[in-house]
Amino acid sequence: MSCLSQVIGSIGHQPIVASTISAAYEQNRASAPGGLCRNTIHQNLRSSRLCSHFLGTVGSFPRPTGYRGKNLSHPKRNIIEATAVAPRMAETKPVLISEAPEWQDLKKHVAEISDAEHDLRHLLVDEERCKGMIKEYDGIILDYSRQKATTETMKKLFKLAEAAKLKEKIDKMFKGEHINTTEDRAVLHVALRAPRDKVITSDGKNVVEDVWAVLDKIKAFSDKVRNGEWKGATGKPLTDVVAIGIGGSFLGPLFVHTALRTEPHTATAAKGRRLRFLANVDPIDVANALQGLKQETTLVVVVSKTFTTAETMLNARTVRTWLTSALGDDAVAKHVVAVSTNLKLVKEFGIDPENAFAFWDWVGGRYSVTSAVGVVPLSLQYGFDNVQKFLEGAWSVDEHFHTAPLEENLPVLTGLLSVWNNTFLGCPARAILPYCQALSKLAPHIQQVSMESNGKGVSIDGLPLPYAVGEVDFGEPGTNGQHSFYQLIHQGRIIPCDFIGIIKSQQSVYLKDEIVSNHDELMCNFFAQADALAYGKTEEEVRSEGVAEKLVPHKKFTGNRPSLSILLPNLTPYTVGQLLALYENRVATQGFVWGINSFDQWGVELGKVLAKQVRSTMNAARTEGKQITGFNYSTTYLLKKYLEGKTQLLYPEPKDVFPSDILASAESHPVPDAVDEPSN
Ligand SMILES: O=P(O)(O)OC[C@H]1O[C@](O)(CO)[C@@H](O)[C@@H]1O
Repeated sequence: MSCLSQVIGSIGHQPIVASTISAAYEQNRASAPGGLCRNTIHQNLRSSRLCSHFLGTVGSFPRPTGYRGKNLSHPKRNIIEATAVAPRMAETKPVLISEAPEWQDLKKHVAEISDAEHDLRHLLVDEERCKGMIKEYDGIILDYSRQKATTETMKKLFKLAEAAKLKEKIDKMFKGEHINTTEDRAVLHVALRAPRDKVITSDGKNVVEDVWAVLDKIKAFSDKVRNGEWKGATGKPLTDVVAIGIGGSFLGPLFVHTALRTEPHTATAAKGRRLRFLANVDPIDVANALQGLKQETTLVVVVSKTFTTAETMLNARTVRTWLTSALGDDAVAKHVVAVSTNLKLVKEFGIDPENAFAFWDWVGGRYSVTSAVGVVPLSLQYGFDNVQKFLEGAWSVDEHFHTAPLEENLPVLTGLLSVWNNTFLGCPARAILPYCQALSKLAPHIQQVSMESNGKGVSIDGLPLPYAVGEVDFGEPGTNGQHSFYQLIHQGRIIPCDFIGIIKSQQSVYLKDEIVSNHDELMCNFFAQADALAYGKTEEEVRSEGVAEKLVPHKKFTGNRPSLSILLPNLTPYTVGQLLALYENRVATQGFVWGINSFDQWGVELGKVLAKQVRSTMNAARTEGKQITGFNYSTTYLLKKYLEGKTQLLYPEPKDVFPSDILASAESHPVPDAVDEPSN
């Protein structure tokens, strides 16, 4: 309760003190599951209408000037005291974008385009329409002609974007305003890839200077490691890197690493080096990540924005034990570096802050791959110059996002179409289907970028949303996906698809007697699938093939299933950066239009808090023989069964933690670099 004795905001010049909201707080506390921390309760409270009233309007319609949303708590910090709130705040009532006439107009429009005349079979006949729906920017081709949309639909979507003040919101993001209001933070991942001479200020400071200071440090460090100047404890060069991190501190770097490891130029740059990722707290993942590695040639990068994430810290302690058990405690200085915003905790962990690479609270975890989070491990593997090209590609799309008109703006177009599909046409999912094996980790990365950003139930003002936001993202590279879940996409649910194709493959195979090259064969499927979904196959067409009548309904394809196609000239560091920024900015567009906060992630907290409760109960049961209490029947039963099955568990020696038969197996069977798959 102590946090409630603080001033937490104001209306006019009147401070809002604890007692103003204590009743609501108590009510939330009473309904919260046992053991919830005050931050979680505070979060519930903040989501209430009462709080949205205090916070003012920042969603679809203007919010009062002078707003400073400092009366906020953060899951990984203490509650921050309020400073000033705009005098006019009490007068401004939050309004949802769904109240706007432009929204209502689009709702009506759904019925207007639901007839057979607006079937994709018909829409695709109109060449003028199709021509207008193919856009190009800096080598990227976007074709959205297979969307269930007419020129009229697009006009209405642009009007909705205006009503939602999309352009202004994008501009505020680039200007470093604190648009992440529930955490009182700027959202400036775009500054991470800005050219050195660009000025982007947040809170009166040019953050680009700070970004480049860290980039210069990463370049110097990665050059030294790569050229062997930086040596391990036994004097050997460090050829292998294990990057420990989870969520945004893992998925983006893994996506980029997977995209670059088969590109000839970057593959050459990585020759003789290995990059592994350790994300899951499952000890099996430790075994995967360390398999075949030797302590004396391994560099560990602990990547955590907060440096408090339970999984990452346990994995970091585990791998530190692996290192020191072979090399002694002093080896940490040469074998462990960190990437974090929390340099204090880095130091407490025993890593010299000199060997730490910083980033800032205005970089969201899932938007952090272009910070040191990605740049450190990727530069170690591929060299800084290649990673710089990746940053340049991302910046190219960022600038386009910031400056291009809505009608030409690829992230805006794709974002608006996702709003259309998801909210208005009622499609709950989106399939991300790259026809490129090197993009096999794109969908897992975008799952976090999109679903952690837009998986929300309230508006940015805390109003419950009466409309659907946030799609379920999933995907696999073509053609693998075709032999897995495409059945559902063709004849089951309507799932808007993103087809991503590459003109010039990273790898070329063309067998003499084949009519097309291997990459051509892959791309034939890329072209065919989009049309198969759009056109389908009528009953008449099925019958005309002589199909038995009873099979006709089974072999019919309804068609009229939306997709969009993205064609990239090649897959290089630059275009990987472009693709990343296209998706990041698309997700932001969706959130801006929906009027939600795409930059916080309160929903991940509850599970973490409950896991903490289980952890202490498990420890007390094991070490003091205490009863399992405080859980429901089901959890108590399962916990008991689990503990009963592990009564022999002891604190083992490092040699037992890292069983030599698993981890050293690669010494007798070395894994060649070329087939050294990423472990995650
Ligand atoms: O980088 P950190 O602080 O270890 O956090 C890892 C991940 O945990 C989350 O906070 C929640 O799962 C993500 O947003 C983040 O990417």
